[in-house]
Amino acid sequence: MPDPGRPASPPCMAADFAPDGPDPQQALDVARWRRAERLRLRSERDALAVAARAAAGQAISRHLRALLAERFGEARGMVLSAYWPIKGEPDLRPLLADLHAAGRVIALPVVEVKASPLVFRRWHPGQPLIRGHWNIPVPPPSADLVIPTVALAPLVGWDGAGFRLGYGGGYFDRTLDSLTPRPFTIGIGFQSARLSTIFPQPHDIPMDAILTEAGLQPTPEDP
Ligand SMILES: Nc1nc2c(c(=O)[nH]1)N(C=O)[C@@H](CNc1ccc(C(=O)N[C@@H](CCC(=O)O)C(=O)O)cc1)CN2
Ligand SMILES: Nc1ncnc2c1ncn2[C@@H]1O[C@H](COP(=O)(O)OP(=O)(O)OP(=O)(O)O)[C@@H](O)[C@H]1O
Repeated sequence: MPDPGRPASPPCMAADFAPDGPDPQQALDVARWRRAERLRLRSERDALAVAARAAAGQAISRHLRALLAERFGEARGMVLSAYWPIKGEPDLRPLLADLHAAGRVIALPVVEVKASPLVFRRWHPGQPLIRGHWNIPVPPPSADLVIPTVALAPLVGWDGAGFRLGYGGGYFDRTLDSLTPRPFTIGIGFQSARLSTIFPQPHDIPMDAILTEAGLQPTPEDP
């Protein structure tokens, strides 16, 4: 005998119909908005004066050096994944060379299979790089595969909740999703690329910290 006081479907199904539940139309709207924001933020970044870009890269490097020292101490042999700057991203290469000289293992991300997690290959100053996906310079296949303890994630845009907008491949989210334990992930970008929200979607994974030329940005993880 059915109980008329009992819902016809389990309460957990309610999420499927809730106004804030998965909504394919909303996901499409967010994807369209993100495409437009990426274009806007990238053209703003392209328009930065060379000297301002260089000064920002140096300021971010100072903040990053301090953050790494404070959180990870000397930690020789710690694996830090970085990035080879493209399309006006902050250039941290002088700092990477210093960290390498101080005994950190530096790695660069590589798209080896499209729409799959990134892999990380060991890098050293002066290493000949090859052109990878999207023409991004990457270490050759002979370079060791490593798993980062700390990962730098370049930002096209970012928000105060610590979410990152990248180039739209979903590579960082897939990568962080695939790694246990997750690396401590630091978003690196310009202060001017701050958005009030990126409208985070279920696949978006927040950064552990965001660093701009203005320093460490407040995110919800902060004490
Ligand atoms: N310097 C640097 N290296 C990096 C990254 C980065 O952001 N900066 N990445 C950080 O993740 C990875 C590469 N990320 C990529 C992200 C998107 C596309 C891409 O093909 N974008 C398409 C749009 C995709 C879509 O909208 O579906 C395009 O722009 O045409 C390529 C590489 C690894 N290396
Ligand atoms: N963990 C995941 N598994 C499968 N697909 C994913 C995952 N994360 C992201 N994606 C796909 O990637 C698409 C692009 O994601 P998003 O807009 O977050 O890219 P992005 O973070 O700007 O890119 P990138 O990290 O490459 O710079 C999403 O629409 C989603 O379909």
